[in-house]
This record gives sequence, C-alpha cells and structure tokens, in this order.
Amino acid sequence: MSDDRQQKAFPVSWDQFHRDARALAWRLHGFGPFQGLICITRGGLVPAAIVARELGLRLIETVSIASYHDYKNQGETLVLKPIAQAVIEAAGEGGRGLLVIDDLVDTGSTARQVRAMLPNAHFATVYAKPLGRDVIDTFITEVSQDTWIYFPWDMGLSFQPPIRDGVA
Ligand SMILES: O=P(O)(O)OC[C@H]1O[C@H](OP(=O)(O)OP(=O)(O)O)[C@H](O)[C@@H]1O
Ligand code: HPA
Ligand SMILES: [Mg+2]
Repeated sequence: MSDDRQQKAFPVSWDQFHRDARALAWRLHGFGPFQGLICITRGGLVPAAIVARELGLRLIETVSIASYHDYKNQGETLVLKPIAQAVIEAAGEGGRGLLVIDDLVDTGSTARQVRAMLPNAHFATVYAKPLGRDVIDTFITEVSQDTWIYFPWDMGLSFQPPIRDGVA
C-alpha cells in the first residue's frame, strides 16, 4: 500500500502493545492447546514472545517474509526463510494445531503466502485492516485501510509542536 493512501496515524506505545498482545493471548487460549507457534518475522517477533509466554508455548519456529522494503511502500513479497519441514511434519495435516503470529495484517498478502504453506493453522495478529482481515482467524483491534500503524520499536521520543501551531 503506498504512502498517499495512509493518511491517518495510529501510534502504539510499548505499554499499549503489551496489553493488546496479552489480550490476543487471552482470546487464543480458548482456541488451544497449540502444539507450536510459527512467528512471521520480523514484525511477529514481539507479539510471539508475549503470546508464547502467556500460553506456555516453547516450540517456536520462524518464517521470514518481507514485503515493505521501503517504509510504507509495498513491493514483492519475498520468503527469506521457509518453515522447517520437521515442524510442518510434526503438526497435524496442513499445519493443524499450529499457531501463526504476526504484528498486523494489512493487504493480507503476507498472511496469504503463509496460509498457502499451512492452510489449517490458526492465524492471529494484534492489529488488522479490512483488506486482510478475512485471512486471519483472530485479531484484537481493527483500523481503517488508510491508517498507518506506528509500532513502538519503530519510534523514538521527539519534540511535539503545540497544537495551536498546527501539525507539520
Ligand atoms: O498484509 P500485508 O500487506 O502483507 O502487510 C503486513 C506485513 O507487513 C509487515 O511486514 P514487513 O514486510 O514490513 O516486514 P517486517 O515484518 O520484517 O518489518 C508486517 O509485519 C506484516 O508482516
Ligand atoms: O500500518 C502498518 N504499520 C507498520 N508496518 C506495516 N506493514 C504493513 N502495514 C503496516
Ligand atoms: Mg512482517
């Protein structure tokens, strides 16, 4: 999704992210037990750590996918590291019993790519946008398609001009 279509900002603090990821774990608890967790890196690393801690999951695998190579601009979806065959074979048919975690679903292209690898796994993200929502089984908060979510690991503290001076 390109820059000019992402006009609204949804900044998320570490505290808010922790609460939302924990809320996701509460919701997922009702769908378990899961045999293992597949984390879509890199964005899924932080929520995966929180969910794994809450649900007591210790078998953790990664699938590395990059599609936003240049800030808000989406490019080709590249699988940089596939899911280990041993993990796929240890799960039920089509990944049944596995939990797949990412930070968010936007257009859904990343999640669709992983869904093709694990059609029966349970897919979960903390945040979702309408175009990708249907690929995900469980999420916590939906934002509009024209919103860009700013994660705490991408931000730093900076001076904010007073409201009366207008937004830069
Ligand atoms: O639904 P989509 O339109 O595919 O977008 C969602 C994906 O985009 C981001 O990953 P990104 O490609 O930026 O890589 P990263 O996780 O390494 O930051 C995010 O972490 C999701 O994985
Ligand atoms: O809204 C977003 N925020 C951060 N990363 C993203 N990758 C796709 N969409 C987003
Ligand atoms: Mg990602």
